[in-house]
Amino acid sequence: MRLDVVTIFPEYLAPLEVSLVGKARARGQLDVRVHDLRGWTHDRHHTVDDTPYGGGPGMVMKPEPWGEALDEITASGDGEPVIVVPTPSGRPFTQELAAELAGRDWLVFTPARYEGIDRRVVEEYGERHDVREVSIGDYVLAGGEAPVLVMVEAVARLLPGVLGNAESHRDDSFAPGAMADLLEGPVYTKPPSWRGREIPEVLVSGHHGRIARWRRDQALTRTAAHRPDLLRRCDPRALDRQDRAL
Ligand SMILES: N#Cc1c(-c2ccc3ccn(Cc4ccc(CN5CCCCC5)cc4)c3c2)n[nH]c1N
Repeated sequence: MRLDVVTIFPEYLAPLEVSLVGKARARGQLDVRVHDLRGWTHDRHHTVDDTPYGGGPGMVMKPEPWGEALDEITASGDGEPVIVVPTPSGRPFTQELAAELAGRDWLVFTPARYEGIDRRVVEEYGERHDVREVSIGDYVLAGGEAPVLVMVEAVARLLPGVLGNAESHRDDSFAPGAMADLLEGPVYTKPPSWRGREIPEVLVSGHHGRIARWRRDQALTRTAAHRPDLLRRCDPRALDRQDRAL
């Protein structure tokens, strides 16, 4: 998979050089290219923003640098990229969308700053590419770079061979499958006793059926406490089927 990121803060994307994404790049599973938008400006000050038509707070990112950048980048690869535009007004970024994007060969991320990018850029590229305006959550950030880090990690970990244990994301929260739409339960490791706190006996019982049921019950309890909205989405018949399979 090829990932392009266009930003005025390329250094913000340094975390893509370490850990899971960094290792995937080193193994050649990911081709990540970070571009400085100012490379497509032509004035002395490398201007990327201007005042908003119609007035209002802040500044808006000018269309010209984005147009030159996206023209060059989208012409430079094979196949069709998905252009992912982080924005507070986007569709929610979900595990389902992460899985869809993980199935694509090329993603181009356009994290903006200020009040966002001149609308005509999304219109221009939406006519000939798959453009997705996406929000990572109901809170307001100062720009799109942090959302890109979130989305790239969520997508990269779903790529074959990137996560050490291929099974690791099978039981993710929000992933389709046995524990779909339930939050993960608690996890424990050595030592068996820590500051007088013991681990649950069932986890060292060696009884895999009991362990699986305990984990399922913990997931249900946690989901009911932290995300009752997810429980309401669950199909009770599917939960019963899972119960019987444990
Ligand atoms: N993904 C994601 C995000 C973002 C995000 C993503 C990308 C950019 C680019 C610029 N910003 C800053 C910003 C912040 C607020 C507003 C809305 N205006 C506020 C003043 C009155 C008018 C409307 C616009 C632009 C961004 C924020 N925030 N939260 C998420 N989940």
